Amino acid sequence: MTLAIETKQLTRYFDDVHAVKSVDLSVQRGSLYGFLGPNGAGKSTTIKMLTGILVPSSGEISLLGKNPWNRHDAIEIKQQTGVVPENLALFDNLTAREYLTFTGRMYSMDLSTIRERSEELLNLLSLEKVESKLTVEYSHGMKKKLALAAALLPNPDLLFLDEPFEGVDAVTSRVIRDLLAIYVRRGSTVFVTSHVLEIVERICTHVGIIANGQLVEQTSLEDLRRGSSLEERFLEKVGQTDDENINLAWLEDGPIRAGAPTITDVASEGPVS
Ligand SMILES: Nc1ncnc2c1ncn2[C@@H]1O[C@H](COP(=O)(O)OP(=O)(O)OP(=O)(O)O)[C@@H](O)[C@H]1O
Repeated sequence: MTLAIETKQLTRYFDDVHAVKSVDLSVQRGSLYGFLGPNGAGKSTTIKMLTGILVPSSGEISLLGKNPWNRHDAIEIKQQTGVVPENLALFDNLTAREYLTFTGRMYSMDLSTIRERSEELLNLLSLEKVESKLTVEYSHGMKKKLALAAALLPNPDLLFLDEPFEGVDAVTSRVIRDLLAIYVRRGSTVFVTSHVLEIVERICTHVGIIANGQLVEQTSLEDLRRGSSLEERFLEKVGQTDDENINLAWLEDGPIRAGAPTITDVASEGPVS
């Protein structure tokens, strides 16, 4: 088994917050790995350490067999990876075309290949009509699509996507899903975080679940589900079950409590003098 991503005891503190706790990830090449967890579980912190944005407090990382924190390997790894980060990190004052050209040049691509692939990606992601607008004028979903186009442009071996489905419409979500399926079919690897369990269930081959900074599950989707839905298994693993009581009496009572005047009562009283 060859691994695209491997971490050993990966750990990150923010002062006294222990955000990621000794995480051992094993992501096989050619897999579509869904990295799941509740809000604040440590997903983005992990992805930032994997993609060179945050320095780990301790532990080891291997990407495509190399160490991204080794200066010698880092550039080679960056050439082979594409990233859609949490904050998208676009440049406000560039158009989509300019941004893709900038990205392509950063990957040392020639201009005619950049032009050809940009054309295809902008069309596929329905951005062709806004390609000459500045990205500052884009909606959140449009920015997300452009960030994905930029990540795919250099045709990398490994893709990191932090919440790619958040804020995109149903048509685009379908296009992204199909794109990722083609991408892994040819042997490349995707590491994706998402809160949309229905999509994860549909596209991922493997799943890792992080809760409170700890990796509580890592297996194939098939093994995890076994006769149950991903949502049920996820809730079990992160320690939340249906039994937890939601006790908000005022919400259950509705906006008008018994005995309180209704709008019709108030209207029949006539105008206030
Ligand atoms: N820059 C930072 N400074 C201090 N604490 C941070 C910082 N970034 C993250 N944290 C903390 O680390 C923990 C993990 O946060 P992280 O953003 O990795 O969670 P997440 O799983 O991506 O959450 P979400 O699903 O809400 O995006 C949280 O307790 C968060 O408050």
